[in-house]
Amino acid sequence: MSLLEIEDVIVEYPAKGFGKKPFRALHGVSLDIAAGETVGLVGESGSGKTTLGRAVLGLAPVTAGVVRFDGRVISNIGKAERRKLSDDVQVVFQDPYTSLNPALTVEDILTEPLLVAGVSRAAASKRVRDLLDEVRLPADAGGRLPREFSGGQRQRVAIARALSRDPRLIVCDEPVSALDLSNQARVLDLFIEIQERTGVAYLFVTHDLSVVRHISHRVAVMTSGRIVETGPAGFVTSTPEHPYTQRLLLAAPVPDPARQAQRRADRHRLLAAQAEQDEQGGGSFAASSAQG
Ligand SMILES: Nc1ncnc2c1ncn2[C@@H]1O[C@H](COP(=O)(O)OP(=O)(O)OP(=O)(O)O)[C@@H](O)[C@H]1O
Repeated sequence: MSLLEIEDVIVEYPAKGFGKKPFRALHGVSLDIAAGETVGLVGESGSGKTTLGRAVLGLAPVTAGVVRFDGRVISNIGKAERRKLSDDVQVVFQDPYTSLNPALTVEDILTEPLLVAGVSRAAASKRVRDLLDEVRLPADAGGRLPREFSGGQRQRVAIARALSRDPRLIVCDEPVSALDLSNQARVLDLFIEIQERTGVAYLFVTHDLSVVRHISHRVAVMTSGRIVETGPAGFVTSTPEHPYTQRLLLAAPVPDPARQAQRRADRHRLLAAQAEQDEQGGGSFAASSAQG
């Protein structure tokens, strides 16, 4: 049995304005994540990646379909059950600048969820020291405010907070997108190291294929509220089957200008070939996207 099962999930955001229809952001999405697995969720802006992560967290309205965690239905559960679930399912958001309370010290940020869970103050203080060590922050970091840290360090605080109650799944929503490249690599390595030690699973939302290649066991590709391709990370990011993934891959920048020019040319050729196919009615990109 998978740790997380997302089955035919539809998410509709309420209509904005009288007489307007609700907006359907997910059109029946299914995805499983095993214990200890990282599934990278990629797709262009607006494809529905964050919405799927929020549906798992109970932050987006699941209009139809079901989300199960460890065999239990967790979509549309009440607040008390959702609070209990937060022992097992946690989140790290993109922006470490806004996801941490600026008025609290790191010690308070990390202690709070432990005290709420009924952990004694002495045990919580010990746990905070261990957490700082786990995310490679100095022991004296506890007495400082979030603004006294760099972006990468702040994201480490957010990761420590997510880890405080030993979750089995962390929804990571673009957790390295706000960081510079060297910090991105370090924080990604930290995620991998933590997984190796704890066996936590990640639903890793990102628009960046190089990030997804680095961290994921499996990749799911989203476009227009549908998953169009899933498979082992190595396959999907090197020999994608779906035309949308092929285009996404060729659109991803590479550092070498000669290779970049080659990719641009490949992308134009691919687009022309796909447009020709569409005109002939065979293997239509639009039709294959719509099938999900
Ligand atoms: N609260 C909301 N109310 C109405 N529509 C929303 C809401 N949140 C997201 N949407 C819409 O749902 C669609 C999917 O958005 P979502 O944020 O899930 O995409 P995404 O792939 O994560 O994009 P990005 O990479 O830019 O964050 C978009 O068209 C967006 O405008």
